[in-house]
Amino acid sequence: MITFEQVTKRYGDQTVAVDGLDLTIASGELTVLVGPSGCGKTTTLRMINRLEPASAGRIAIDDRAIDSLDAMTLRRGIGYVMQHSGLFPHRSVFDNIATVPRLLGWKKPAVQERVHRLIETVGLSPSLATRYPHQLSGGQQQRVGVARALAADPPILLMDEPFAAVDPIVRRRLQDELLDLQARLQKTIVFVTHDIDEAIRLGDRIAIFAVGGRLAQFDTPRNLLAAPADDFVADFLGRDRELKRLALLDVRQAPRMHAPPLVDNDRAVPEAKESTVHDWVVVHDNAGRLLGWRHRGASALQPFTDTVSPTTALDRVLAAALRSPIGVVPVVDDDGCLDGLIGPAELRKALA
Ligand SMILES: Nc1ncnc2c1ncn2[C@@H]1O[C@H](COP(=O)(O)OP(=O)(O)OP(=O)(O)O)[C@@H](O)[C@H]1O
Repeated sequence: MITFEQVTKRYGDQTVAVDGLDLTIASGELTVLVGPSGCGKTTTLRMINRLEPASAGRIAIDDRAIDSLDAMTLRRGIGYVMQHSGLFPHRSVFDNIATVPRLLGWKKPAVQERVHRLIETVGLSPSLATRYPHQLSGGQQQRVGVARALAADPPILLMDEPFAAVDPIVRRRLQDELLDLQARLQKTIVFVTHDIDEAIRLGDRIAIFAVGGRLAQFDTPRNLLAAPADDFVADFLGRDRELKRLALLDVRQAPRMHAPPLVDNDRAVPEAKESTVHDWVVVHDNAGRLLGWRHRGASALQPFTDTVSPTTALDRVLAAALRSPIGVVPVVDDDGCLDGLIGPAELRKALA
């Protein structure tokens, strides 16, 4: 656990980069620091490994003040990944990753084994080990940067805009890989970005900073999106805040349409018994399996182009509802049975 208590950072020219910060970063979680340019994210990160000394307040790791440790001991337990990978240009990929284990005096076979395992862990091809940084793509360089930071298996990983310099597709892949890695390694990760979408995708918790180094809100992505503390946070989360919230929820968290017009295809239903509220009915067989839909009173059955499952994210359900000719989407469970209908009204209730 990393704790900040009333931490302030004033640079020499009296710029207040961080202002009275109280923050507790839980172990094993991925905490994202996000906010507009110049709001003190990088400074906050660099105070953790004492690359920047705090001007006032206390920073502790597992309740030990970081000032009480010598800088080398402190940094040994903290991996650091920077925006432009920060690789040593004249060292091979292998030697870059081996830097810290060698500093720690590991034996040659142990270093070899560790480096090869890390190359695999971060999804690089073993054949890249002998290349130099300038012979790698931006995404590959970032992977080497992550491998190097993980080399001595530190419990804490600091990442400063690590994916900012790569294109959106590579960025998305690196984000997925980081989530995958984190699920396996359970490090305490502090991740700086100015991209709110990246923060929402990656963060167990997100700290939103405002200009002047003030912490505006600290919470889980879901809670932030559901209840932004003020206009600044709401603005920063974006005008499509509801869509972002839908993306974090799935079909299990939405109600089903009340009294849907369903018809069992195997039982003759008199026209009058069919719904009069809707001009369509959804048809299933007597085992509850979805067959399609038809206009009320008509006989021609139409297939649904989209169905969703209990684990489909609600933003995808909204897209499917917008595409559906009847404005609602059938939920089909793992056994292929119809489990109700969802439309915009149900999505609104899921957000309420
Ligand atoms: N070495 C320094 N000397 C003086 N002022 C600095 C120094 N480093 C940063 N600052 C100032 O401190 C404030 C916070 O900077 P910091 O880099 O922490 O912000 P940031 O949120 O990480 O910004 P960005 O997203 O643009 O990287 C800014 O006003 C910046 O100009």
